[in-house]
Amino acid sequence: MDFITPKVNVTAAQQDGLLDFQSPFTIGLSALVAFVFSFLIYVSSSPRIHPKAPAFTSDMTTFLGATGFTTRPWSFWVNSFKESKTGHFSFWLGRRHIVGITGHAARKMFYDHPALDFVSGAIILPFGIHFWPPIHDIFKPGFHGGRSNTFFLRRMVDMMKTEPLAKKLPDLVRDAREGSEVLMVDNSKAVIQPPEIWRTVFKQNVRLLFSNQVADDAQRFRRAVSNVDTLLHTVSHWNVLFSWLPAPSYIRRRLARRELVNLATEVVDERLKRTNCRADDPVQELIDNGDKREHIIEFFASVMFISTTNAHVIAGQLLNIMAIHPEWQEKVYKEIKAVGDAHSHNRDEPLVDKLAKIPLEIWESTVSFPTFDLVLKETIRMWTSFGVTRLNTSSDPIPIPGSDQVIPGNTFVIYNSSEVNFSEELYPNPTTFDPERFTEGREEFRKQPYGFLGWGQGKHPCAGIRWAKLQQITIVAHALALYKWSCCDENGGPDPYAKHRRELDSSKFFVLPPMYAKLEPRDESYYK
Ligand code: HEM
Repeated sequence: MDFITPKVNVTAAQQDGLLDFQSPFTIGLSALVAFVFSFLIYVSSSPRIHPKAPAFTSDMTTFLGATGFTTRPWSFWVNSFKESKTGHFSFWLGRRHIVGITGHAARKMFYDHPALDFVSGAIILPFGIHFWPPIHDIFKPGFHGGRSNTFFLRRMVDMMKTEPLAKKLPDLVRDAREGSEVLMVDNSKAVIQPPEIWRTVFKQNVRLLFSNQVADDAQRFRRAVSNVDTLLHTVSHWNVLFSWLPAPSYIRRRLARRELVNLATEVVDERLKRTNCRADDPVQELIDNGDKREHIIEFFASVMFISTTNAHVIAGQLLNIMAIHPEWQEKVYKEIKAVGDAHSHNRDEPLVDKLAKIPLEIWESTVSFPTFDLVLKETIRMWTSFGVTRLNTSSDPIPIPGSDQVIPGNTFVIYNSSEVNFSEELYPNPTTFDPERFTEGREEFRKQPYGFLGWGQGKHPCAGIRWAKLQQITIVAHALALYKWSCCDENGGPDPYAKHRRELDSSKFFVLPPMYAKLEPRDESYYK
């Protein structure tokens, strides 16, 4: 058989086989180059955007978009704001178009507009568990009337009504006490990091909103702690830019989330099988309601994280602040002691024992702990300063008040609450810890609508506020009843640089700056 050999010019390199287009190496290399090239074309070809969307900030990186949005949230915000003619601006996160708004009129619209959804907005945050699309049905409105209109909110709010709270109060108070007791097992461990208290916050949340069978089961509780820890403290910046990218932090978070679902499934299924005896906890309540198994599991897997997110930061910071500001610590301590003494018939018993006798209405009364209330407000003001996100779930553009610009349909919008929380006008000397700014006659934050954002505002204020306040006072009351707190370095020596620092440009919001506190038992005899 004759073959016709094509005439080709063979170079020396080809003869050596270096440019052999058939080799697996060359094919692989070409595929990689083609992939990278197509990827770059893909990410740099911007989708069409609404002509009235705010102009783009220049504080972005080629191909990636606004990396500063999560890695240096406040300076990114300030740069973009300064550059903008209207105060509002656009930016890219990968190929997602995002609108940033500033100023009080736009802020009010942001918090009040019914089409701006809270849960869908959270998918562009670098932490979290369940907000990966598709959004689960339990977070969709229409389940109920009023503000708590989703399955998730309705069920959660029911668990914080007076009856369940009063019934569980003794156990929740015991958690607060044990959580403080373990901070100092003996005098050799007198130096702690205040954020360690987060396990107590979490235990109380598990007890109130899930089950004693997890809170009191050491092995299950450890599992829950470890996975919620991963979700709260593993930050995935890359996924904010490219939601599909399997970055290691993203994989860790997905696995942690799956473990929480497994845990919830185990507990719920055990209960469904058990027909002869009823437990008295939220798992049983949801089963007795006739709620769908899948909804119940999703609820518990999610509520463990959601209830702990802000609460664990605030509890750690409150204790840190108590250590740094002895004058405020003593005022709060006196209040706690006065309330404890008033509810005990035995004036000689330790204050922690007296605290167990305080009824729910006294813990919750605004007149019981007025100084603590000021301290809590000021702590929250400083520590709820971050990028707040929403998604315009309608296809219609939403006009931005005071401008001719819009938030286009199906577009994410962001407001950075540091603009309010650290405003010189609303909070003079905003970096100074000054609870008195909330006393009558001052209250400078009232100069603007929605001048206090510590519990959110408008359509999506904090749904856990009742329990959150009760939780924080029970934890601080026990921490101060047992110990005098002072700040120190990691060896327990004096720390001349100790200062309450809120780093607005931190790339890891829930990973708190290192801080140490020294504990000194208030009542030595109690430890003998
Ligand atoms: C001191 C502790 C807490 C603080 C400072 C706090 C603060 C906030 C803030 C500022 C928002 C609004 C966020 C936004 O506008 O995007 C919010 C929303 C929310 N909080 Fe809290 N929170 C705390 C504790 C809790 C607890 C313990 C729970 C649950 C038991 C909870 C459940 C929620 C829920 C479900 C929402 C969203 C409401 C909705 O979807 O409409 N929070 N919280």
